[in-house]
Amino acid sequence: MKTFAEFGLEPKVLQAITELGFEESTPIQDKSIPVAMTGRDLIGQAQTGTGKTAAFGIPLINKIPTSEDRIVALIMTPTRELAIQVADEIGKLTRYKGLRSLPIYGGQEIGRQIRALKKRPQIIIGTPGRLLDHINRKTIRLDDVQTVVLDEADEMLDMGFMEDIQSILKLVPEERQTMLFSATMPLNIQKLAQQFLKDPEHVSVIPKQVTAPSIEQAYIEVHERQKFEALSRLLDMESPELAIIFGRTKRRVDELSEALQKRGYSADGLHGDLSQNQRDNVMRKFRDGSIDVLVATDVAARGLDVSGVTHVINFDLPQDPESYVHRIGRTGRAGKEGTAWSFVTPREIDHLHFIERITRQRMNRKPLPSLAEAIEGKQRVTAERVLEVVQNEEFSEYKAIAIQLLEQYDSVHLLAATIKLLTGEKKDVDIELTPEEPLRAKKRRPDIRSNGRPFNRSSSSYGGNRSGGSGGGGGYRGRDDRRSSGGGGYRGNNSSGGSYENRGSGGYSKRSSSEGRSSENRRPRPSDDFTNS
Ligand SMILES: Nc1ncnc2c1ncn2[C@@H]1O[C@H](COP(=O)(O)OP(=O)(O)OP(=O)(O)O)[C@@H](O)[C@H]1O
Ligand SMILES: [Mg+2]
Repeated sequence: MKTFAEFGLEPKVLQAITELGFEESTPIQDKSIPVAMTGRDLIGQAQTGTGKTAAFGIPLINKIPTSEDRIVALIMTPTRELAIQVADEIGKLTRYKGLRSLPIYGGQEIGRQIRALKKRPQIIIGTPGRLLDHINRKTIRLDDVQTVVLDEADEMLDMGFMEDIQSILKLVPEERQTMLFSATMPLNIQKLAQQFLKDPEHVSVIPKQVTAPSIEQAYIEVHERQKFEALSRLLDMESPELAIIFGRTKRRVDELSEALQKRGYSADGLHGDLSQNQRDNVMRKFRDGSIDVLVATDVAARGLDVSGVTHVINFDLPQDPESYVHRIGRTGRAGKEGTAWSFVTPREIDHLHFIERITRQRMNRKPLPSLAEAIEGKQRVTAERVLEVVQNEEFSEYKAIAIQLLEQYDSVHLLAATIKLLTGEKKDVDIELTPEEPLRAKKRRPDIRSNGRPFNRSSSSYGGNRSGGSGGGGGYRGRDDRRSSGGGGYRGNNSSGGSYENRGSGGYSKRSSSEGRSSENRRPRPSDDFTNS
């Protein structure tokens, strides 16, 4: 691990990094930044939450001269939320250098984006559909782009963006630097990389398991109809600081977030059918803590970085192991602890084992939390709240009544009654969710993992297997950098139908974007009912 000063970055970039509180580089940054600074193409792979954004963001920002007034860097992300988040981080990194960066994504009023483009940003962070829309309108020109980054490239392909990405990349000058980053590297990336990257350096930090070791993983076997009860008990027992609950479909997310609200939890839902305003609102509330449970489809599975997410709950198991890795990677980020729970119906046990095999990580089987555990959990939280007031707040105005009450009643009685009152009974409302079909177990496609190794190699210029991360430091615990064939390159066959928002089936894509519908001359995507980007 290095300090950032050792990379020979511009002082203003360094200053911004310091301000962000980054003390040491993470292993993927350690390896990527020097390579990227030489201008070489790069394929970067590292676990979720290990700082890939800065790994490409820092060298990208470093090389752009402040005097530049053309679009010289383009970052593509699969979802709108991710575009906003990456733009935010890039914005922070360029604070002192004073570069201009702009997120460009579907759902936002295009006129507003056009006005912002007139301020001549040097860095554009966008989702492919809307980018193409601007390109067609000639409001964005890519003739001067020198650096392209594909973040979560595999996801963009799964979402049906292959053609869009190809069209975009063909418009970027050949003499450019292209960087591709992801936590997992399935094979379809290979095709894209071969087509668009020149002699890329593979930079990977892949431990034996693809999931971060800071995430504790558990599952509970439940029947479909018990799931909601299990969830509310689990939430009560664990009392997460912030939790993300993944549901399989948009309907599921709607029903579940509504049900949680009815039961008194501070929850809201996020999926691709909501308006961009609604999506932004929900994310803002979740980021600032005014809701503490985010219920989402896989639209929130990728790349999202919200600090304080202590729990990820798979209310429905994800379709494939890759999605599992990304979902649970929303917790346990930047070396913090996190817990991931998955609900598994009896018929899905095989599917769970399949996920375990591919991720090379066992999940601990846990019993359904009992009512007693749930109540105890809630009481504990209330007691903590009371103690917090005792220790940190002024309450002398309440003392007179306390003394009065204590003259008549026993203190234990009084306190117990107060805690009962504060804990609040769960509102007794009937909850009924539309059941989801169980996922069927899948066979692993043998060609994928056995051959899917090229992206897992450490780059030869680093001596092949140089360890950059074992032990971890600076808040990044227990990462590991062994070369492994188990890092990625998997993709489950998709056997289930239904209106999944999240996964394309096998090779074809079910996901697409509704952005850019306004542009007449675009071909419709395979399915237009997804609005992820
Ligand atoms: N060197 C560093 N030191 C401390 N924190 C860091 C460092 N680099 C990045 N971070 C923080 O770590 C968090 C995760 O970073 P980031 O979102 O880039 O992860 P990622 O590897 O892209 O994850 P994912 O695979 O989920 O997209 C962010 O909050 C980021 O600010
Ligand atoms: Mg990321």
